[in-house]
Amino acid sequence: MDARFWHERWQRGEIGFHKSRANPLLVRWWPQLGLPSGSAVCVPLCGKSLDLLWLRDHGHSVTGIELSRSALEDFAQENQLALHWRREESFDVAEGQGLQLFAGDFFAVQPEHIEQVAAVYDRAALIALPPDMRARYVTHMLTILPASWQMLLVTLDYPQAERPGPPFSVPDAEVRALFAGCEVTQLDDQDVLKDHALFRQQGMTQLRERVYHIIRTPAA
Ligand SMILES: C[S@@+](CC[C@H](N)C(=O)[O-])C[C@H]1O[C@@H](n2cnc3c(N)ncnc32)[C@H](O)[C@@H]1O
Repeated sequence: MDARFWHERWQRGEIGFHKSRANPLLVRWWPQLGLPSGSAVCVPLCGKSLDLLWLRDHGHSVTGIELSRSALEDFAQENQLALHWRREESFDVAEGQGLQLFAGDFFAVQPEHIEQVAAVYDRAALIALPPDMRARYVTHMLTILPASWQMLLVTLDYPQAERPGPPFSVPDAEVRALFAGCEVTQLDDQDVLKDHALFRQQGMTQLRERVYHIIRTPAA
């Protein structure tokens, strides 16, 4: 899953992962984090997700990171946002209206880009990556985030042999192994196969969507 794969998907409009409203699991579970209003939130691999706006509208300053600059341009245009672009190191950054959107590679993000961040929202980011990249993604996250943070993580779990990713299956045991040393609480676990006709056509027999609250403290 290299950069070209994702750029081509955006160019061709093959973005079935994009939803036309805020994710109901974000709406349902975000309050669980109990974050003070004004806390900074990071959304890695954000695409043009409307979850960015939901988080901003719920009092957060939001930093998104997305490989595709055109996805971020679409996001600004489709939501009538007046964002100003500037260059910062290897990123083009769009800023304004409570949002800071980095166009570039998540693996190039440095601690100073997200130093105030109190929480991370991951929907379709971890599960967009193949196994070796998932480990790199979490390791990089642990390296760049401040000492204390929380995360709301949404995963899918299905028999991986039944279809290739993305989205990839990330079973419960893998989540716990990736975030070893953090406090990991499963908040939700639903059978969602009925909602995914294409996956059923592709031969998928089971599909579970899970939500995790992950907490990292300096002592952990
Ligand atoms: C499955 S999509 C999910 C987008 C968004 N989270 C959502 O819920 O709609 C994964 C996104 O990650 C982006 N991406 C993939 N690898 C990346 C990387 N290394 N750095 C930044 N973005 C990346 C892709 O361009 C794509 O928009």
